[in-house]
Amino acid sequence: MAAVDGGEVDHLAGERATAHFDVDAMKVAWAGSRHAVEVNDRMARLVASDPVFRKDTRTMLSRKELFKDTLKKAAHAWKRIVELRLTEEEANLLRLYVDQPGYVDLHWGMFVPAIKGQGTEEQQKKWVPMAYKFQIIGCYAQTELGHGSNVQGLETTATFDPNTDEFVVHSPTLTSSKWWPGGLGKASTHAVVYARLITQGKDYGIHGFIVQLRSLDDHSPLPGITLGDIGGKFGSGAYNSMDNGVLRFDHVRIPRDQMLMRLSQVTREGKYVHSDVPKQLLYGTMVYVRQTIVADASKALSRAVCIAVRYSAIRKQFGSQAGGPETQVLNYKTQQSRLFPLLASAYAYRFVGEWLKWLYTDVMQKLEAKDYSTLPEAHACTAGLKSVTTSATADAIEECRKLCGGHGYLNSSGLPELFAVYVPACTYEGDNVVLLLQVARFLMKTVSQLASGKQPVGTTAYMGNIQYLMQCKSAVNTAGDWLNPAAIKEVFEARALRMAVNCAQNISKAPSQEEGFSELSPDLLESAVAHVQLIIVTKFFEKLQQDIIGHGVKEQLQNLCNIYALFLLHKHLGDFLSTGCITPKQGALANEQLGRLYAQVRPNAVALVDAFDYTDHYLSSVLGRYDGDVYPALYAEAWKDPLNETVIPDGYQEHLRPLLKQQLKFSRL
Ligand SMILES: CCCCCCC/C=C/C(=O)SCCNC(=O)CCNC(=O)[C@H](O)C(C)(C)COP(=O)(O)OP(=O)(O)OC[C@H]1O[C@@H](n2cnc3c(N)ncnc32)[C@H](O)[C@@H]1OP(=O)(O)O
Ligand SMILES: Cc1cc2nc3c(=O)[nH]c(=O)nc-3n(C[C@H](O)[C@H](O)[C@H](O)COP(=O)(O)OP(=O)(O)OC[C@H]3O[C@@H](n4cnc5c(N)ncnc54)[C@H](O)[C@@H]3O)c2cc1C
Repeated sequence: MAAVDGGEVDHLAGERATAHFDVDAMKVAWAGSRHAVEVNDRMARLVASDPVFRKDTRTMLSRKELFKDTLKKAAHAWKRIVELRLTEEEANLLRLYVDQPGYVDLHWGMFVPAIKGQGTEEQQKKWVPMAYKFQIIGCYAQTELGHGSNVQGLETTATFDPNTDEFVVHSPTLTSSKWWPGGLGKASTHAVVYARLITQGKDYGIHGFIVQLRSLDDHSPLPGITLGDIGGKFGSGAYNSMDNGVLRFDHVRIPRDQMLMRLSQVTREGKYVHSDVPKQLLYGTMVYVRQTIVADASKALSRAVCIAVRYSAIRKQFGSQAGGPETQVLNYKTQQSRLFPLLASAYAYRFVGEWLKWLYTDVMQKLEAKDYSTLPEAHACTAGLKSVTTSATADAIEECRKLCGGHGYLNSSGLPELFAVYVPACTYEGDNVVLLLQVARFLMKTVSQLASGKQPVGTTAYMGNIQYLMQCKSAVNTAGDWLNPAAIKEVFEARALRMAVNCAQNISKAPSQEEGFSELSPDLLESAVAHVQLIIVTKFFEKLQQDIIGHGVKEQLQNLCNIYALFLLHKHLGDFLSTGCITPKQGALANEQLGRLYAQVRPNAVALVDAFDYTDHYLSSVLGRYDGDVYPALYAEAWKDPLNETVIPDGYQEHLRPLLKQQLKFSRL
């Protein structure tokens, strides 16, 4: 059964009947397993059927009402999780389908992982059970008013006092105020605070500390602590449900054992001891979250695409000269060429997200065994994929709004709120440009090591084929040749390598490596994007090598994979031409093949978004309704607006009536 919350008539039945594949099997391919489909479906329906989780009036609430509503939903979700004895997997999904940013995201998503990743076993035993039972609520307080990207530039200090065996946490300047942490403003009782560790008169740089902020009795701030919310944010509803906060410390004392001591320690005497591990493990929580953000990108993108595809199949404009039916806007080639690459991207990000999760788990296992060799690649992959997928998803949500015409601009389409909630993903957890420069740094290092004969591994293994990739020319002769995965992979590898080598050569001409890197940074960004796009394309092809079951499913995924790759080729044609990987004729053939692929997707489009298996509650869009009954829903929704509570608007007597009744005459009239 497809994901429909109610409704009798299926206006999209005709669209569903034209699909050439088994939608239930595609749901399995999308979700990862039959079990995943089942548990997703069960949790989504549990949320959809619970009146406390309604969100249809969310954009009309004031900030205070919205925040209180978020507290209510979080508490109710926790109650249901406990009552129903949900597993961790089920609980995470339930929270996801509640779909309202709130302090719990940071509590589970960053506070707990920071303690698990950077706390000793003893510290984990003490703090994690309290956090798991919600006896404490935590946030991740790293960013300050003056510094976010430059973590080494943070100013908050934690100075060890050997007389009392305590750290003194202090905000020495206005710019050292913690600024942005989600959940800090109003909800959290504790925070993992990042501060400069000072002991025996020496500054040892940034370390994490657990600091209690509010009383567990009455929630008031503890002595020496000033904190509050940083104010309203972009869009109505949206991320305003989150209490992003400001925090200042005035010589706040915490016991020594509240420094997270897995990576380094301060002894009772105040001696600093650094364990034999890379100091970058301090950034481990960010690597973990960036990996989850890639999976979330496919969720947000698929949601927007689902709305735009369904509505485009319902919406009709033009095409009828003699009273016949008008054309569904989905049949316009321009609509297809804007929409189907986004559909393909949603699938591409889903599969690369799956792979990234595997990579992260693998790296974690290696770290446990004290093998740190894959850490740089894990950093580059999480940073690069976070950056490319979130930037593309933010742009795609806005494109979906435009694809829905005027109605896409209504809050009831669900798209404005989705956009407003989503766009900060380009900034939080690392600004996307800053992260791409990290990828570029990794690529430049890899290129420089090629000269010394070091064989690159993992996602940079292709660079080892430098002799061939620097001079190869694509053999594509016909549009159909672009359906060969080897032909696509070759040009993506050649493009990425040539761009990286060009950058490295130009950097080497600069007076210093640092100056060269800075001067070339716009080119380095493009080089990093080319490398990351290659990863996404490659992982999609690798997915197709796996056992994919169900009638027609593999064929559909092959089409989407080819669309994703050829769309990128078309969009970045300049790169492929300027690096000499393809000729203008081959570029034109790729575009011709794209058009053919769009035609193959067209009859399957609605079924391909049905495979995301989203409930109407989760989509919260009158345009994306499963039953396609858009117009009555739009009409009914309008009457729910508070402006329509009265026929005569408030303010009529004071401002409209006098205007309409004025007796004054302008001399010119
Ligand atoms: C589920 C939750 C819901 C989501 C809600 C979202 C809530 C949002 C939360 C937040 O935003 S929390 C705050 C996030 N803040 C950031 O992401 C800050 C971004 N900045 C950084 O990550 C770093 O400061 C930097 C940009 C990487 C620079 O750091 P630094 O100056 O220390 O390093 P470099 O000199 O550039 O590099 C040194 C060396 O270290 C390597 N490296 C850097 N980062 C990592 C890492 N995370 N893991 C492993 N290695 C790392 C880097 O590649 C360099 O290596 P070498 O070249 O020297 O080999
Ligand atoms: C909704 C939201 C939630 C957040 N939640 C949290 C949280 O829970 N905890 C927390 O600690 N933080 C949080 N943050 C903060 C977030 O992590 C930072 O805002 C983010 O890392 C970007 O840093 P910044 O604000 O200092 O940007 P800046 O670095 O000041 O960026 C400004 C501009 O400068 C450019 N720039 C900066 N450095 C360079 C460079 N080296 N080269 C080229 N260009 C550069 C950037 O590309 C950008 O265009 C949150 C932020 C938001 C928006």
